[in-house]
Amino acid sequence: MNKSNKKVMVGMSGGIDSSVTAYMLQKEGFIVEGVYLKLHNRTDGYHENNLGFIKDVAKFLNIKYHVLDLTDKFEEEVYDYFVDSYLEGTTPNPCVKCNRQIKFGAMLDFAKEHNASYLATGHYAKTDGKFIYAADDDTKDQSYFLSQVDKEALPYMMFPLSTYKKEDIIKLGAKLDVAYKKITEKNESQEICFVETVYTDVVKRHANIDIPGKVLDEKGNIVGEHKGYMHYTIGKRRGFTVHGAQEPHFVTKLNPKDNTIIVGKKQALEVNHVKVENLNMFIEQKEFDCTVKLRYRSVSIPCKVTIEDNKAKIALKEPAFGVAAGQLAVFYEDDKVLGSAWIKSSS
Ligand SMILES: Nc1ncnc2c1ncn2[C@@H]1O[C@H](COP(=O)(O)OP(=O)(O)OP(=O)(O)O)[C@@H](O)[C@H]1O
Repeated sequence: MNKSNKKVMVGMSGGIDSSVTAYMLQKEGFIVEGVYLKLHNRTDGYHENNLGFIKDVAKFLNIKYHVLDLTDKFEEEVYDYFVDSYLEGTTPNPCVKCNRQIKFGAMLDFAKEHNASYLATGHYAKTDGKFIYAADDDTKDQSYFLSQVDKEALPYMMFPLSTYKKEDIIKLGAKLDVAYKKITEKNESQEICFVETVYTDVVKRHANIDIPGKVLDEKGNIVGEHKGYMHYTIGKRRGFTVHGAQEPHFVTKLNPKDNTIIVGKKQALEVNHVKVENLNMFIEQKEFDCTVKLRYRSVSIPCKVTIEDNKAKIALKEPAFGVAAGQLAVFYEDDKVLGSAWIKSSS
């Protein structure tokens, strides 16, 4: 590929991964420009701080950078969905939505408008323009979060860090320049960029989450009390009472309608069948065997998938424990992502 006249837009967050991404691509011969997305209105100097780092890196590389304000779109597509999910008693995955709608949606449109041939980010994942693959560094792999991006976006995506380990990127950053060194010394960015502490602090701004309710067993008997259903996610085992319980009890279901939660022993979390909807598939087959991850950081479970319209049934060949509606089921063939879909229910 002749890189000297190809422009790559790099999504720059002010963190070490995207800063090293920009450096690597420039070294490879691409014309690099950066773009910083303002995604939420945090008041603690968050954006100013990030932009300070980006300015220093851009100066070192002698590249242009842009600031794109997507706060309204982010609120609509990601933030509101996040809050609404907890109100509905499901467990959201805002990073997945953000990757589809914002980073590889609106940011990609911006890159194209600026005549970039590619959009690069510091995600740990791989792509060959047709599929997404897990990164070599298992502990950092982000393919799960990228599995909902539009197939049409794949040919434009670049992940230059895909074969590296995070610690190598940090070492490289520390050697490059004082600006990079300062970034390596920053705290790692939080898991969800707009959640400064815990998710309940965000939901609290929009709803009264502290309405106590009843804890039920699987037969519907009242067995204890809880603090308000939005405090819990599937599999949680603390923060509620179960009178006279000898063994740990886990949340198996949330009922927003009557503010009850259902709990059971470990076996009650066992799931063998999962129903999913809103598929985003990179393959055409409607029936196939593969492995599935039912949440980030969970093991891959062998399964059979049967797709009908925009829904699918997943028959697990080994049981999963604690499957939450609202999370994503991501289908893999070894390290290749075949597609993904949102979990509706499980049994
Ligand atoms: N606000 C933003 N503006 C532009 N690009 C962003 C922004 N936030 C994240 N990105 C891009 O998405 C990639 C993955 O985001 P993630 O939040 O997982 O960051 P990270 O792994 O901490 O990376 P970094 O060290 O670059 O912050 C980043 O490396 C960057 O390329």
